[in-house]
Amino acid sequence: MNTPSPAPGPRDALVVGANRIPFAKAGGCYAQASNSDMLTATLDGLVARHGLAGERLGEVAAGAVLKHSRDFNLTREAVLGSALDPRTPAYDLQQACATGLETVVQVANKIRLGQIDAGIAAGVDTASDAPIALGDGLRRALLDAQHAKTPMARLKALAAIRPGDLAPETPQNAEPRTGLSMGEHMARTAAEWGISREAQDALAAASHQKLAAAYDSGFFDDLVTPFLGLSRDQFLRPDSTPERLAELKVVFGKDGFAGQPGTLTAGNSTPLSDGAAAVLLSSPEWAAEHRLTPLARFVDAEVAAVDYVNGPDGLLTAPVFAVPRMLERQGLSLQDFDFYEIHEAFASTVEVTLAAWEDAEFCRTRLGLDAPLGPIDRSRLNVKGSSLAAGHPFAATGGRIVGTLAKLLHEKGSGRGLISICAAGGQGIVAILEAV
Ligand SMILES: CC(=O)CC(=O)SCCNC(=O)CCNC(=O)[C@H](O)C(C)(C)COP(=O)(O)OP(=O)(O)OC[C@H]1O[C@@H](n2cnc3c(N)ncnc32)[C@H](O)[C@@H]1OP(=O)(O)O
Repeated sequence: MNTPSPAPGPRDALVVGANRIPFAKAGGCYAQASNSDMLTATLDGLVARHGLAGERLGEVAAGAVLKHSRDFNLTREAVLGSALDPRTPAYDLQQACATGLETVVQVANKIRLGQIDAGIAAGVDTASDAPIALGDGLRRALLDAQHAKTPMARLKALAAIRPGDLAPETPQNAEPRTGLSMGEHMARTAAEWGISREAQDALAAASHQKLAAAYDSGFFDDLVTPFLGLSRDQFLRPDSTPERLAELKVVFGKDGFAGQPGTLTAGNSTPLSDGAAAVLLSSPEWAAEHRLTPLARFVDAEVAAVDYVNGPDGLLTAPVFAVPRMLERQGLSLQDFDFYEIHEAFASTVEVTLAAWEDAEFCRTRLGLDAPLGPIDRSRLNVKGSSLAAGHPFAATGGRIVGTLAKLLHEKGSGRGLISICAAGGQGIVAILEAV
C-alpha cells in the first residue's frame, strides 16, 4: 500500500518588497512604451533594489488587461528581458482590475503550500498603446487567404473583403452585456446610493493631497523607480481642491437620474493611465537566506462576483460582498483594521462601498448579516492617496496597493490592513495583510 506523501505547508507568505514605475497619463510620458517595456523596467527595478540579479525565482505571475496578440507570453518575455535568471518560469493571468492582486494571491498561495519559495506578482497596462484589431470580416478573409492552397483560392478569399471590413476595432471601456461604460454603471450606482458630488470631490481632493505628502516625505523612495523622465505619478495634482473639482463638468451620467444631476467628473473618476507594479513574495526562510526584511504577511483573500446584468447590485460592488465572507473566515470585524486600501476606481465606488457596509437593511437582505458591518475610521482610509491621484493602469493597481499597504504595516510595526478592489464584469477581490 502506498504511504501518502507528507502534505507541505501551510507556511507564511511574506511581502518582501515592491516596486512600480510612476503612473503616466494615457498619451503622456509613456506614450511610446509598450507593456513589455514597462513590465521589464518594473521587474528590473525590483531586482536591483533587492539584489536579485541572476536569481532563479519560483515564478513570476503578471497580467495586463489591454494586451496585443503579440504579447501572448508577455510575462515570460519580460522575465527573459530582465536581469532575473532566465530559468525563472512565468505566466500571464488576467482578471480585469483584480489582476494585480490576483497574481499576489496565486504566488502567495504557492509559497504557502511549499510549491515555491519566492516569486514576483505583477501587473501592467497601457491605455496609450491599446491593441487595435482588424474587424471580423477582414481578419477572416486574411486567414482564409493564408490557408488557401492555390493562388486562385487566395485571390478569391481576398476578393471577399468589402470596404466596410476595413474599419478597425478599438477596445471599448464598456461592459459587453450592457454596452455601458464602467463610468456610466458607476454613475447609476452612485445615484441609487445618493452619493453627493461634494463627498466625491472631497475624497478625490484628499487623495491628491495625501499622495503628494507621501512623495514629499520620501514614503515612495523604496517603492517607485523613475522611468522615462517621470519620478512622480503624472496625474498627481496637489492643486486639486474640492472647490476646483466642483467646477468640472459631469462626464458619466450626464443626463442625471430621477431629476438629480450626474456627479461623476474627470476629477472624481480615475484617468486612463499607463504603468506597471510588482511585488516580491517569499517564505520566511527564503527572506532570511537572502537577508531581506519582510514588510508584511499575506493573510487571506476572497473574490466575489455580482449579477449586475439581471440583479439589483451595481457593477463595481462585488468587494462589498467579498469582505464579509473573508471577515467571517478570519473571525474579524470590519473595525479590526489599522489601514483600509479601497481602490478609488471612482470616488463614488469608495463611498458606495462604505455606505453599503453601514446600511442595516442592505447588510441584512443582500449580505445575509444580522447586523451591519458598520463604519470604519476614515482617518485610516487610503492614507497615502490612491487611484484618483496616482492613476489606474488597470492590472498595475493591485501591486501598487499591496506595496503601499505592506510598507505602511512595516513602518507601524503592528496591525493589519484590508484591501478592496472592484473589477469589470461585476467582480471584486479583497485581501488582508498583517505586520510581521
Ligand atoms: C477596470 C476595472 O476592472 C475596474 C475599475 O477600476 S473601473 C474604473 C475604470 N476607470 C474608468 O472607467 C475611467 C476612465 N477614465 C476616462 O475615461 C477619462 O479619464 C475621463 C472620461 C474620466 C476623463 O477624460 P478627459 O475628459 O479626457 O480628461 P481630462 O482632459 O484629463 O480632464 C478634463 C478636465 O478636467 C480637469 N481635471 C481632471 N482632473 C482634475 C483634477 N484632479 N483637478 C483639477 N482639474 C482636473 C482637466 O484639467 C481638464 O480640464 P480642461 O478641460 O480645462 O483642460
